[in-house]
Formats: sequence, structure tokens, C-alpha cells
Amino acid sequence: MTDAVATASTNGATGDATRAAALEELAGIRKSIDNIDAALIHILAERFRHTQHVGKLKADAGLPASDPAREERQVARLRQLAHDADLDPEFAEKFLGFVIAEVINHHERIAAEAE
Ligand SMILES: C=C(O[C@@H]1C=C(C(=O)O)C=C[C@H]1O)C(=O)O
Repeated sequence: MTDAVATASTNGATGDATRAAALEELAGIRKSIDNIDAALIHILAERFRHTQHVGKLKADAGLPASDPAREERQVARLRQLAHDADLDPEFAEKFLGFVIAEVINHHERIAAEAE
């Protein structure tokens, strides 16, 4: 056996063990990711339950679907929270914007149905 072949076969055995350990660790981390994803869905569902309520209140009172001043305060607050939590503030703002845009669609639909 040449030195190169001996080294390769040792690396192969070590590689298999390293890969098996990595796969086990990966499976554990993915369990945590799945739990967090489930929590996010539940939190979002709860948020939309409340925003649907706001949509009905606004439609009944003839208030506009969107409130840009409130959104500005939310963006500033979430950007600061994201920064403090080592999360990209740009991402936090985009995520909030995505959610709020959907909420405003719901509110417009609720108002149209109330007409
Ligand atoms: C829920 C509201 O309606 C809209 C949606 C918002 C949200 O999803 O957080 C915030 C402001 C409004 O543009 C609200 O006015 O509070």
C-alpha cells in the first residue's frame, strides 16, 4: 500500500464517522428548526386573528384599512429589536412589511364586504 492510499483509506474511515456524527447533529438541529417553524405559524395565526378583529372594528367605524403612522412606529421598534437580537434589521423590516401588506388586503376585503 502506498502512503497516499493508506492516508486515503484512513481519511475514508474518519470521514464516515465524521459524516455520521454530523448527520446526527443535523437531525437534532432540524428538530429544533421544525419546532420554531411550528411556533412561528401559531404566532402568525394568533396575530392574524387579532388583525381580523381590527379589520372588522375599522370597517364598522369607517376607518381606513391602513395606518402608515402606526406602521412607521412598528418598523422603527422592530428594527431596534432586530438589531439588539443580532437579526438583520432590513430583513425584519421586509418581513413586517410582508405581513402588514397581507393584513391591509384582509382589511380592504372586510370593508368591501361590509358595503
Ligand atoms: C392592524 C392594523 O391595521 C394595519 C395593519 C397593521 C399591522 O399588521 O400591524 C398595522 C397598521 C395598519 O396599517 C392597525 O391599524 O393596528
